Amino acid sequence: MPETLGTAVITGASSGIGALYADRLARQGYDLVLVARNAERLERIARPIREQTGRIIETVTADLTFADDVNHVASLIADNAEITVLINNAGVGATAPLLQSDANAMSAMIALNVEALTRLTYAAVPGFVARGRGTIVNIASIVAITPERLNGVYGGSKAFVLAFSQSLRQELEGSNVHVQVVLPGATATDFWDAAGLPVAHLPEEIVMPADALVDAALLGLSRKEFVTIPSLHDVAQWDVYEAARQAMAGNLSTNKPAARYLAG
Ligand SMILES: NC(=O)C1=CN([C@@H]2O[C@H](COP(=O)(O)OP(=O)(O)OC[C@H]3O[C@@H](n4cnc5c(N)ncnc54)[C@H](OP(=O)(O)O)[C@@H]3O)[C@@H](O)[C@H]2O)C=CC1
Ligand SMILES: N[C@@H](C=O)C(=O)O
Repeated sequence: MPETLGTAVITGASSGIGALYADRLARQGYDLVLVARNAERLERIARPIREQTGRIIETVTADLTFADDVNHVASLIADNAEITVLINNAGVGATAPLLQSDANAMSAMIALNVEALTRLTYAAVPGFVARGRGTIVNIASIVAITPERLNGVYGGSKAFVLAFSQSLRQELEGSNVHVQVVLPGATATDFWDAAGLPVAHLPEEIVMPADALVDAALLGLSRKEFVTIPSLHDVAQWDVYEAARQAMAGNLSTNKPAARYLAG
């Protein structure tokens, strides 16, 4: 068995993108802590990876919409100096228009996609900085920059993930703690059933297989990318978008209104 690269914590590892991160990171040489609600599905993912790689793979059953469960996972992370990677992947979406969606379900989505991700990042980062080593991967979505595409609360939650990651990356510069934010496009997972639109209803040409998504995201990580959008073929489009944002940044706060808002 190769020497461990440390332990990677992966939330939402019982299916889809998180389960594939588990497989790939174990093969790279990480021990794993896999987190999700469904203990049986978690163990079904963990067992073959354990057998095939010989890595230490723990499973933690937690509903990350519940504060007690989030606190439990946060403590596990904060107390374990072996942890070198946190993949904040657990998330749910919705395809119904936001005003036609159940407000409680929207709050639960925010609790998972935003609050849990934030709390677990707060649990991991101080140790990473103190030890001068660590990686945070936040799974956002292309809806972070196209919130009109699906449910607006989902888009807003992923816009948070992108903005939070942008700020975190800036604050951690020089600390040897790397931040990556991944913006998947439509990906073939159970996400779509849970979100209310089976993936088979999407045009085939816009849906990426989950293994291709995860392998591309990991290649981006190995290149120390900050933003990784596996399905965007012309990366110059992101570069132009980001350059426009940066160019505007210095002009957004001034001591008088713009001429168009001056009366007369
Ligand atoms: N599939 C897609 O098209 C896209 C997905 N994404 C993002 O990718 C991430 C992974 O989704 P994906 O793999 O596609 O979907 P899946 O539905 O396959 O996976 C979601 C994972 O999150 C876990 N999860 C859901 N609710 C909770 C909860 N309350 N507490 C703890 N874990 C929970 C699920 O496990 P369990 O049910 O056992 O708790 C499961 O392991 C999400 O953040 C999603 O927003 C982004 C863009 C596109
Ligand atoms: N990125 C997907 C969901 O989050 C999509 O918009 O297809």
